Amino acid sequence: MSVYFLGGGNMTSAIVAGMSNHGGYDVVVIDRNQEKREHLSRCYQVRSSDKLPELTATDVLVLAVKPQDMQQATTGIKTNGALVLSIAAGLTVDILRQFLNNHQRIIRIMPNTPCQIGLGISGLFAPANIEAADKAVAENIMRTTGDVVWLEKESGINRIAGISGSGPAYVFYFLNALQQAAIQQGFSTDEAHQLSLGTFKGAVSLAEQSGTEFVQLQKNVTSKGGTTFAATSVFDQQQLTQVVIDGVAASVARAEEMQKQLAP
Ligand SMILES: NC(=O)C1=CN([C@@H]2O[C@H](COP(=O)(O)OP(=O)(O)OC[C@H]3O[C@@H](n4cnc5c(N)ncnc54)[C@H](OP(=O)(O)O)[C@@H]3O)[C@@H](O)[C@H]2O)C=CC1
Ligand SMILES: O=C(O)[C@@H]1CCC=N1
Repeated sequence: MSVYFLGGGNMTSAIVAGMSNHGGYDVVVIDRNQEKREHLSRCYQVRSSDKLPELTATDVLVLAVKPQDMQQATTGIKTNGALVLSIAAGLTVDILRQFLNNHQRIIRIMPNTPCQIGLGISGLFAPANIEAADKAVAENIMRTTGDVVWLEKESGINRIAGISGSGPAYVFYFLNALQQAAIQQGFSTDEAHQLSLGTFKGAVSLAEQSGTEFVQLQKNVTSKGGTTFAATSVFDQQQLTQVVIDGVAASVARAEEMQKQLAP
């Protein structure tokens, strides 16, 4: 089976990395940028081209350009019955059908960048007309990159984008904040990097391996009247939980806004 990626940027790179570890797929990346094509071919032994070839009904086409570039990038594409998977935020199946000359065989996917190391989590949505065999193709491709979650409603794609799609950026944001705090406490940049990353790795693995609720794990660190309580009291005063909730809501609202803006 040939899987064509239209757009060879960050997210394609992450998915192709996962796929290349599993084999069995003939992957071709289409990008207008020669450097990106060469990079992907070199790193993951995939074929690349600046032009999408003629598709057939047994091919898979993954739409992976920025939402704002999608209409232009899909202009003139003849899908010839191929299965189309779109990873773009804010572009509904209806919008994509309009871009693709009323093509019906479309599944939406919301992946995240940890797909690069097989630890991605992707939300998938298939409209009612999609057959089980096509859902299996999409799921099998994404399972090469990590876990998958099927979404019953298309609006779930916007909601999962705000959690796991954008989520790695939130984690990197907090890692960077902890690193900055460590530097302020007199550690070198390297030490601060090691301390913040090591703390995250240990805490995430502990949460995973113990299966204990996050709130209980936090309590286990927090001695009465001690240092952790002093820190988390500041987080509470600044309403950090509410800040995260508001950030996720802004992300979901942005996906909904993009849907309105990008509809032709
Ligand atoms: N990054 C992420 O974490 C996630 C991204 N997504 C979705 O994935 C999609 C891609 O995002 P991302 O990989 O970050 O974006 P990038 O900008 O990194 O990659 C898109 C690539 O497509 C190229 N491109 C644009 N138009 C064309 C065209 N007409 N023909 C050929 N190549 C073209 C771009 O070239 P150029 O650089 O010249 O513009 C760029 O190399 C988006 O729709 C986004 O919503 C979904 C989940 C997570
Ligand atoms: O920022 C974005 O719009 C994309 C979608 C989810 C993650 N990155």
